[in-house]
Amino acid sequence: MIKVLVVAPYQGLAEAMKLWKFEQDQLSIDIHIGNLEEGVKIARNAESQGYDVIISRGGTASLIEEAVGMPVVDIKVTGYDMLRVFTLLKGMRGKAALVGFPNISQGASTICSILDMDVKTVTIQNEEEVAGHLKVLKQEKYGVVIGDVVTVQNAEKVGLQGILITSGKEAIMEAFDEAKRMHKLFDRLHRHHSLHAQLLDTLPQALLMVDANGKIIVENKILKEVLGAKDVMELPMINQMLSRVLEDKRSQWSKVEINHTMYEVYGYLADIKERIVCFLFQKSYFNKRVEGMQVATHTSHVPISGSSSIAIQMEDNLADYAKVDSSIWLEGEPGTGKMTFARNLHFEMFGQSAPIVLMDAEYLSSQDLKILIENEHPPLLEPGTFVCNNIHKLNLDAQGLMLKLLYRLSSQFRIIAVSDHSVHSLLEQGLFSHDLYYKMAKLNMHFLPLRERMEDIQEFIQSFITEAHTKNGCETIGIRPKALEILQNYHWPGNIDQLKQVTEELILNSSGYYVEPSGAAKVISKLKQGHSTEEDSSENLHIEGDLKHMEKTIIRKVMEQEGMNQSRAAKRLGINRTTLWRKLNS
Ligand SMILES: Nc1ncnc2c1ncn2[C@@H]1O[C@H](COP(=O)(O)OP(=O)(O)OP(=O)(O)O)[C@@H](O)[C@H]1O
Repeated sequence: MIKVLVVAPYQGLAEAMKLWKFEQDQLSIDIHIGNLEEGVKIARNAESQGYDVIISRGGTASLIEEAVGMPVVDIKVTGYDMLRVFTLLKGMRGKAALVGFPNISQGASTICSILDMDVKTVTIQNEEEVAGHLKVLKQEKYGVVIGDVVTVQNAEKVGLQGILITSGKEAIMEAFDEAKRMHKLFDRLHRHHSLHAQLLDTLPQALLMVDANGKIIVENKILKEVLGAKDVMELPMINQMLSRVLEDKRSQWSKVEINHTMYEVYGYLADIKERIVCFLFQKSYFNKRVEGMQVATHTSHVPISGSSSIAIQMEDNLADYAKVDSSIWLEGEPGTGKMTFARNLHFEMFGQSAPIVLMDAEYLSSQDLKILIENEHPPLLEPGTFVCNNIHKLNLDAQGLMLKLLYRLSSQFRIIAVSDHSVHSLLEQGLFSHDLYYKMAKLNMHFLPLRERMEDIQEFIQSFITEAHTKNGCETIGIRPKALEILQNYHWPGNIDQLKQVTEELILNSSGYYVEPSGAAKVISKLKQGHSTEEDSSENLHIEGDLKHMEKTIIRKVMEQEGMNQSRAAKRLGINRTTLWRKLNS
């Protein structure tokens, strides 16, 4: 049985429906009287009372439809209803008019012309207009007005005779049939909907779908469990990702901590036309705090400075290697730009839409590797890049474990190994596993020291000056040729990294727009003596900017004074090497 609630805007309709309801075998019908808001009040409780369909008429039906989430059938004004009322009018004296919504007025004018009757038709768009029109009709000496319940009620108030267009048997029967059809359709849709909802609940990931305004369209059971009492739209990361996905029209990756658990979130445009974004949440594989490991959400592209043949070759390699997903081994002295290249390669392949996992083997224990290997979560929702810096520092036991980890990760990650030690000598001495090397070095790239590409120094300095402009708003705009010459004559054991630090120091110490030869000579002579200029003039240490910037300045000075040796720098700073590593990479 289909449970039907009839909300009749006027008594006569209720009576007529009572008359015909017994002919309906599939319907169980309850009838209540209520016009407009009063009718909405009655309808509001219908859903909780187990009704399947509501039947009402005209303005009341429209209001109910807006207020409830269930099917509403509008009893249409039929030609028969019109005919009846116009026939009634024939026996009456005085000028007649019809005031009604378009559904009534359009049909009425057709019937008037067929019957050759002179009835003025006034079309209204909302009920507030009725009173005004009736006053005008009264002034124009009209006597009778035909219309819906609102028209008739208002007619009485201005002293006009109102005739209601009532619904006859045909309209009522049609409404009952429509209720059956609608119920059938809704039932089918409802079954489909609950099937989809069940399906979403069986997904292993938490799922959220939102529109461009951040209105939630779907959230599955797991997401509700993950969030507990939290509102997902209050997570700032979701709103940021939503804008990024809609702007870039590209999938985005991010991570978020919810109730002390780290989740990775993958967001993509599920419906381009409707601008609906879907988010998948998965417990992060890299959730456990593993020493020397970072998962970065945002990598930015560092332009490869230099115009030497080496720099050009590097650019070409970057473009070529981004097209394949083979593992790659980057080797070269410290500070030659290996990690920068690794980050650029990741950016070239994925933009900002995928995670980059940065590991430093120097701080990685066998225990850490075991934690990762035994982690039961699947590694990632999306492909990404796995970079292991200082790979040569793994002992043989850890190398075996790393190989196991890579077997697990390599289907989803681009593997990059970074080393500042010649792996060939380690392989020859039996200190490095051949299996691990071949797993990580399908491609190979050697980074030349800065002293072998001195022609790039000028460009590097210029790019560091530009960077300092953006970061610290410094005034320096260039370097005098003589000063450059002095720098080009130094052998740069710490390579690009050292050049960058020296440039920053020169910028801080220079008072004019250009780095002068005197400043350059001073720095280089100190470097040759094995000191930094800051060492004996600590008052020169320009500690400016926010706390983070000050911290970085201090760390850099200490690193420089300790010949770029991280262990010694960490010891002097009173922090452990992992913390130093994190701070250097933040
Ligand atoms: N081509 C380049 N253009 C501009 N800056 C660069 C370039 N290559 C490296 N740098 C800068 O030089 C510094 C050192 O680079 P990077 O950390 O990539 O070297 P690395 O070889 O990985 O060093 P390490 O072996 O010590 O880890 C970074 O601050 C980086 O921004």
